[in-house]
Amino acid sequence: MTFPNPLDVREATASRQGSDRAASSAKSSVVVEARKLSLVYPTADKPVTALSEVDLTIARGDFVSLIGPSGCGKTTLLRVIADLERPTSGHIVIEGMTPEQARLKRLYGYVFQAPALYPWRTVERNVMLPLEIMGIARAERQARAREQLERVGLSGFERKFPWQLSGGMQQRVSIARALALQPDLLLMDEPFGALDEITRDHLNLHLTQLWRATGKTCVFVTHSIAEAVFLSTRIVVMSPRPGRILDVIDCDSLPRERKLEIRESPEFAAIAHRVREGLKEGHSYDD
Ligand SMILES: Nc1ncnc2c1ncn2[C@@H]1O[C@H](COP(=O)(O)OP(=O)(O)OP(=O)(O)O)[C@@H](O)[C@H]1O
Repeated sequence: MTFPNPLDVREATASRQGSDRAASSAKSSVVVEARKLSLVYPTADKPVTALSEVDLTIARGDFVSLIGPSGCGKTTLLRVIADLERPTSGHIVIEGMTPEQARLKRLYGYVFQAPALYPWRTVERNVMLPLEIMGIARAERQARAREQLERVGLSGFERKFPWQLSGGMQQRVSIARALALQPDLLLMDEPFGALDEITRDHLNLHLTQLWRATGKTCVFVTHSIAEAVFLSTRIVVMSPRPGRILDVIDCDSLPRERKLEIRESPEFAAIAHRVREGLKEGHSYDD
């Protein structure tokens, strides 16, 4: 499998970088603010408390990873931000709006664990789909889809079908689709969880470059400590269910521009250690 030089992504996005950043600077510095957020799923058996009194502030331009054991409520928290679930109690504000208003204004793009592409649509037509739904004219749809495909390093693959691409390439198409409506916020639910380690390394590198080039705010769910440390400006460590926040770790000791080699550095090891300790501490089921 070949990967485009991630530097191409930086070049492709350079022209947009200025306008994205200028637009961002005019807005509030807080993108997500959650206070005492709880969510209980009613089930036929007994209610399941997925989130308990979660307080979280996500600043503009941050790359925040949510990490915690399976079933601790990471996806639920992401879905609450996206207005795909409603909290049972507490408050959440997205860019000064309710999650519903933010969803209706298409303020976020969502990337799922599986690429969820339509096999009968070409790559380009998959990326164009949200623009089609928004009633954007064909020429503009196509221009925007091509711009996003260039951004994720997939120029030249517009006319391919998803099944002609590798898993990693399909996931990059789904990132391009999430970016098509130019959202401020990119929500990603374990997008690389199903990929082999080498592909995952390449995509992590690609994603961190994309994030720096666009200045987007990212919320990323992962099970991988190394992935969280490599990508994030802040790591949110969650407890086993009911999901609570155990620790919020700043990754300021790492440079913003990251190469895979930083994983060998003592600063990287120190943050990974703190994440691991946080996960260990929280490891007892209490409901
Ligand atoms: N629609 C639902 N109805 C009932 N329970 C649910 C529902 N969705 C999730 N849950 C439960 O809520 C808890 C949190 O689930 P969630 O998917 O948010 O966790 P997660 O941390 O993302 O897990 P994983 O890492 O395995 O993807 C789990 O116990 C799950 O079984």
